[in-house]
Amino acid sequence: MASSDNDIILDVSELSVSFGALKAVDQVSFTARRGDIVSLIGPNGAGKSTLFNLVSGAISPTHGTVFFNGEHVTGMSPNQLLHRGLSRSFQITKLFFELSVIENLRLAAQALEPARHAFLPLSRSLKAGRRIEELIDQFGLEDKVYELAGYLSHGEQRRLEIALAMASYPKLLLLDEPTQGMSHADTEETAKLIKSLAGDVSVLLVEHDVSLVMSLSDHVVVMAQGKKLTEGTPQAVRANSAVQTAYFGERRDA
Ligand SMILES: Nc1ncnc2c1ncn2[C@@H]1O[C@H](COP(=O)(O)OP(=O)(O)OP(=O)(O)O)[C@@H](O)[C@H]1O
Repeated sequence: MASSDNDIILDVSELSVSFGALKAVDQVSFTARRGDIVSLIGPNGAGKSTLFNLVSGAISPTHGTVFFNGEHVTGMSPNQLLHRGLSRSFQITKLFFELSVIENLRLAAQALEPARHAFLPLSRSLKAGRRIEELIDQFGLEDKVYELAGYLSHGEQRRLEIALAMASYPKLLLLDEPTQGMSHADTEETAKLIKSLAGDVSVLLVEHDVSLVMSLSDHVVVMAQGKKLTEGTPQAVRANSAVQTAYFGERRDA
């Protein structure tokens, strides 16, 4: 069984949920390998965000299973999943605009420590302090440490959100449209950053920017009308005529 395979970090099987009569996610199955970047794409209303919410524990499925890191986690809360190593951007700490970058990082890094540690000076919360230093270095935030999050550019704020999601040393990072609203340059920088994170962490990405998905992903899952249309490498998905018809609205032979 795939979920016992040590190479697989996430195993989603026949996952379904309905809103009234609408089958928003209908019998969708896919797996994500450790260290890979897996992307969910599809036209508007295809069910990507709903599937993402099912995996992150924000909503519960009516049918199907989710195995994470070999453990049956279907129906677990986002907090239970976070403690097992599945982290979603914005899950624990949204950005506090009136706090500095380092204070935002501190809140995220201390989320997994006992609640009483939240009031300790950082110098006495060694694990969190170490993690913050690593994140400042990894995300190139050295010059921004004491800047208020509200004064960062949009791109810097979105990357800080990813840093917060990384604070708990996740095994799987869920990112919902991480480059939404970004300039071309910021999108490229964020793509590089996500690529640099993969390997240590697996990434599940919902993203509308198809060229970004194609350049970034190891594996792409295509959804349409709640169902999985197909999955495969970016090259295979790009060449699939059903994808071109459903996703791009027309056949592209180029
Ligand atoms: N809470 C809800 N209640 C009722 N219907 C919902 C709810 N959430 C999503 N839907 C419906 O489920 C379908 C799938 O929505 P979903 O947001 O998952 O699609 P999506 O692929 O993420 O779309 P988009 O690319 O536009 O964000 C849509 O028809 C949507 O209107």
